[in-house]
Amino acid sequence: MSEQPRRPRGTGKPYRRPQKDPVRMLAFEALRAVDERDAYANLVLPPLLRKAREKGDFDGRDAALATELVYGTLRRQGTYDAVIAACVDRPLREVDPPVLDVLSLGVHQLLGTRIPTHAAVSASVELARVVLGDGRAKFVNAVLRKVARDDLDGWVAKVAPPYDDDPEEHLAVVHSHPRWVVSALWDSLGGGRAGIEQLLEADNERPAVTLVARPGRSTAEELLGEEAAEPGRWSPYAVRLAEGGEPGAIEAVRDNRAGVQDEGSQLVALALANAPLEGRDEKWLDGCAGPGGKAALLAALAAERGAFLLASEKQPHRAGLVAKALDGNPGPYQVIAADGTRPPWRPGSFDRVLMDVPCTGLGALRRRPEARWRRRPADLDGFAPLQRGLLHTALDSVRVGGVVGYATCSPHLAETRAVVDDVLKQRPEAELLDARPLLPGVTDLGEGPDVQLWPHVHGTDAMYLALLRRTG
Ligand SMILES: C[S@@+](CC[C@H](N)C(=O)[O-])C[C@H]1O[C@@H](n2cnc3c(N)ncnc32)[C@H](O)[C@@H]1O
Repeated sequence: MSEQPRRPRGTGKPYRRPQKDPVRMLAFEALRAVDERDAYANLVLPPLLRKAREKGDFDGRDAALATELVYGTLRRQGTYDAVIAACVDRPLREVDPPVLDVLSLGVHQLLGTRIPTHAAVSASVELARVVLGDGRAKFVNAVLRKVARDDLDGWVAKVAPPYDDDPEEHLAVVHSHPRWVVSALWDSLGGGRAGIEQLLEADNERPAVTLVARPGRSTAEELLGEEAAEPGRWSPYAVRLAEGGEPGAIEAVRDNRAGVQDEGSQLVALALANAPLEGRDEKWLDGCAGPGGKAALLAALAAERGAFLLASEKQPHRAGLVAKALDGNPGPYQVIAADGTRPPWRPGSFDRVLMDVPCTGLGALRRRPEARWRRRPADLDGFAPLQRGLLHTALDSVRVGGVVGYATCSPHLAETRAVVDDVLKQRPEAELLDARPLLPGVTDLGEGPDVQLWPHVHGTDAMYLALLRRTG
């Protein structure tokens, strides 16, 4: 006798158990965690993938597909929501979030991957049967069949307003960014349509993993000996891994002699370290050091000159990460947990100070697929006083003649120039330095004196750096 339960009389086909597809199940689980618990995809995914591998459910290709499904679905959520909204007969907020997650995953497979249409629909319906039940699976089936009638370009032409009618809304839907983010990025970037489109597209690409060879501890040549690595574009310490490259498999990374670090972050630390200085160059401060990427590079550079680095971070657990990142540094350093707006050190005690302040992170959207949907314009108001306070501390902490680097991983003008301008108005004893010559070889740095890097121009995160000298 068949073990399958019979379908109620008169409903046609016999009942078939839904097929559990481990890749889609895992992708759905990750999306639910991001949605329900405000989890970060890049933190949720690795342990899920590890568990699936240990259970024997997954090979490398499954892991790559699950990762692509989660990241792609989250990144393109704005476009996909507009498509789904055109295919359901009620407002999206009235669709249950788990149903919406299954639909988005399905739309991504249909419009954003090369998975054949029938496979994308049937895999999504099977997933829906497992995680939502047969009734809602029918709804998923009906919606995805409508979506499958056109490709991405066709849908975008239908659901986005024409560029000439509303450029920002058009770009928001086409490139899947919240409208206010499009607007803010465009304000900072300037220029016409081509540049902002390239930037928004770059935010939707997965960046290569970049390593830093910490000077004095490792070299780019050593890292280039690793399979499928190529030199970075700007930093002499940078090496890019090819797609699928595993930093954890590299001995120098395991030994802390090298680390994972975007080239933009490397350039910020290098520019501060290279700024000309008269007189003493012995004490450096990183006032917002967690999790420690720039501090580790600064500490290695300081060690080469016999200088000391104090790495300070407000959150004790993040100070712990800084200590790990600096472990084994050949020169003198100290890690402390301290609030940079109430510093425990004496004013004027440092020769170089980095303040890489907390910010919206709008410059690193390509790394955090869900971040653009979480941020709100009001977040800027929360950061504004802290960013100004921390820059004041930096200027208080540096000696006369010393240099301060004010950095953000956001290009939002409210977090970059506005902060520097406001603080400079109150601090006549400080002046802006031209940061551009301190990033040797880097092209397209604009009019200065501050520097804004861009993913689509420089291949880095959109890091901002202003260098200030204390003159009195
Ligand atoms: C943008 S992150 C710094 C990234 C770091 N420089 C790196 O390269 O790894 C900003 C850091 O500032 C810390 N922070 C926030 N408020 C602070 C405060 N009042 N004083 C010191 N650090 C603070 C945050 O916890 C966060 O770790």
